[in-house]
Amino acid sequence: MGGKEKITRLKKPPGHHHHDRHRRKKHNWTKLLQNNKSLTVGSSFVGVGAILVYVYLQLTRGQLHTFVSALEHVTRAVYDVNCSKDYESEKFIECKPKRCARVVRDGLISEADAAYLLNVAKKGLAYGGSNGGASILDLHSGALSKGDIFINIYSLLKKDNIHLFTEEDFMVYKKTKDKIQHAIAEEFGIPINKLYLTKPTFFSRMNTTEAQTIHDEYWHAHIDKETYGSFHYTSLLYLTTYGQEFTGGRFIFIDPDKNRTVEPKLARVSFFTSGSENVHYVEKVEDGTRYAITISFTCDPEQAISEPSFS
Ligand SMILES: O=C(O)CCC(=O)C(=O)O
Ligand SMILES: [Fe+2]
Repeated sequence: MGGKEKITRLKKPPGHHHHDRHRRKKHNWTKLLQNNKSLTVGSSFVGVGAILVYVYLQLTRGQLHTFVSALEHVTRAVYDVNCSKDYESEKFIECKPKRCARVVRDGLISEADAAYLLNVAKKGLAYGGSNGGASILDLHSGALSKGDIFINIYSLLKKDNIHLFTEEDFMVYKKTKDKIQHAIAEEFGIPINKLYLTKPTFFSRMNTTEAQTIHDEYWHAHIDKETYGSFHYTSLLYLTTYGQEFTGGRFIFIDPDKNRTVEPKLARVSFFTSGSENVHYVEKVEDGTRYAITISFTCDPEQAISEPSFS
């Protein structure tokens, strides 16, 4: 059949190919429908199956499913996702995600260290604070939300000769960051010297105050790799607990079937690959104040930042 048709097609003048192909296709379909009943029944099943999947996705889309609750303790909870194509054109072979996932780990960081870092966050943020509901403090760059802008906390402290952060503050911060970096390297099979800390890496404070600038609007769905550019792996260390210090403020992954939440909890670490396989947002805080640290890692040595240090 194929051979015969090929000859026919070759005889046609140019310009008629498209029409001819269309006609052939129609003919084949007719033939299929007429001569192959079982195939027709089979494709109907596939069709009905596809419709059912579609209807299911429509019905469940946006529904919240608790991936990890604040009431439980998880040594290591893993949810694997198919990697997006976001890493395809990149080099960094030893570091870029071969496997994509979301991982939650309690117990990696001690509650004592998390509570210690909460105090570091509070004492730094006391020198600034946004007019809206979200404030950040970046110990690497010194960026601190103040009013509707950002100031540099190190310049401010130096000007007034204030010794706010201690050597221990930086030590606990570095120790914590190192533990998370090792956990990510281990989880994704990356040589530790190929994974770099990148910016922004910052403390965050969120409350119910109405947003004043775009920087206060933390609840928009986003992809970290797009929003921040350099990220390959995002980690979050929570410094307060959902249902205790605040309500609302859950972390939400958006998936085609439904959304999956991570409930923040003191000392809980959540980390994930930063591409479009992990679209997410933070639900608006409904009550109280939520504190966290976003610690980000890159595979690109040119995007690496150095540790903040006591000076
Ligand atoms: O604080 C969180 O839970 C997540 C914040 C976030 O999505 C981000 O910093 O990109
Ligand atoms: Fe994010």
